Amino acid sequence: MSIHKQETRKKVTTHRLRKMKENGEKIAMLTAYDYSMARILDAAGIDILLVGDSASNVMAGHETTLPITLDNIIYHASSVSRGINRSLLVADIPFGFYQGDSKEALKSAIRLMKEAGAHAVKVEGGQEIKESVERILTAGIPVMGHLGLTPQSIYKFGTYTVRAKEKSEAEKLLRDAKMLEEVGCFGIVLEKIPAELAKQVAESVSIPVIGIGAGPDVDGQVLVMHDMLGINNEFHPRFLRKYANLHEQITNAVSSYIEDVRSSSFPNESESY
Ligand SMILES: Nc1nc(=O)c2c([nH]1)NC[C@@H]1CN(c3ccc(C(=O)N[C@@H](CCC(=O)O)C(=O)O)cc3)CN21
Ligand SMILES: CC(C)C(=O)C(=O)O
Ligand SMILES: [Mg+2]
Repeated sequence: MSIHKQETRKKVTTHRLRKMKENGEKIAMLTAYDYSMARILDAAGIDILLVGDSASNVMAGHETTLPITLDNIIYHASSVSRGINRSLLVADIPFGFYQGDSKEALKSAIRLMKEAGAHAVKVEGGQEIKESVERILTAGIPVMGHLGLTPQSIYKFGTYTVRAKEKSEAEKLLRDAKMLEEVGCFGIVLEKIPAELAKQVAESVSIPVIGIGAGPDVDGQVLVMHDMLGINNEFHPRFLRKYANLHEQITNAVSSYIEDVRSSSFPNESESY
């Protein structure tokens, strides 16, 4: 391996991410839930792999992210951790495992680090979860915030519409972002908020701000892997760009296989012993 290759394959750290922001290098983040996909995304050069609680939707078929458990996330994250060499592995702490009890929050974060091999954890919310964030940070566990559309509180809002369009909400979001930076978070995800507000947040904090539906003027982007690969063909929010149509490709491949089995053209002689 050349020296240059080694350099580009250096492990991503929270420190490196902050440098990337300083240098204006954009950060590319995707979700991953299993070993095989994690290997591909890591080798392709993804900076951050997120074991998102969106596994509740895309892996388990639930309507929301609320039902997924910490044990479920640990299963997915430990699988992902065995597939990565370079990416920073961030795991969502799921609903019910950090809110309102900072000691439980720390226990959850420690389990993700110890049992799943996570490098950092992500939690949704601002002032409401400040104590939990602070306590996790005291253990030396890097924390990423998540503001704007926070799917774990969907029943409080009722819809997945764009957040912080009102001045008072926008002001709270900006305060929360500054608070998360101040207590020591290494980054913040902003989901589905006006691009102008996201820009303002990214300019107001020195930690990386990663957007999903937050416009171009942030420090990086994140998407759910199944959405951007077009595996899921029923989800098309405006912020989603599809880079493949795997739904169609998989359907075609499987149809061909079924046809070959039914017509006895698979397996042929060279595929037999
Ligand atoms: N597959 C998947 N992708 C995601 O991005 C994702 C999940 N699941 N699960 C957890 C959360 C939920 N997220 C969501 C959910 C819905 C919209 C959304 O825009 N929905 C509608 C609009 C709803 C409205 O305006 O009332 C849409 O246009 O599809 C966005 C993000 C993001 N996360
Ligand atoms: C959409 C991203 C940011 C997320 O939290 C998830 O996939 O769970
Ligand atoms: Mg999530």
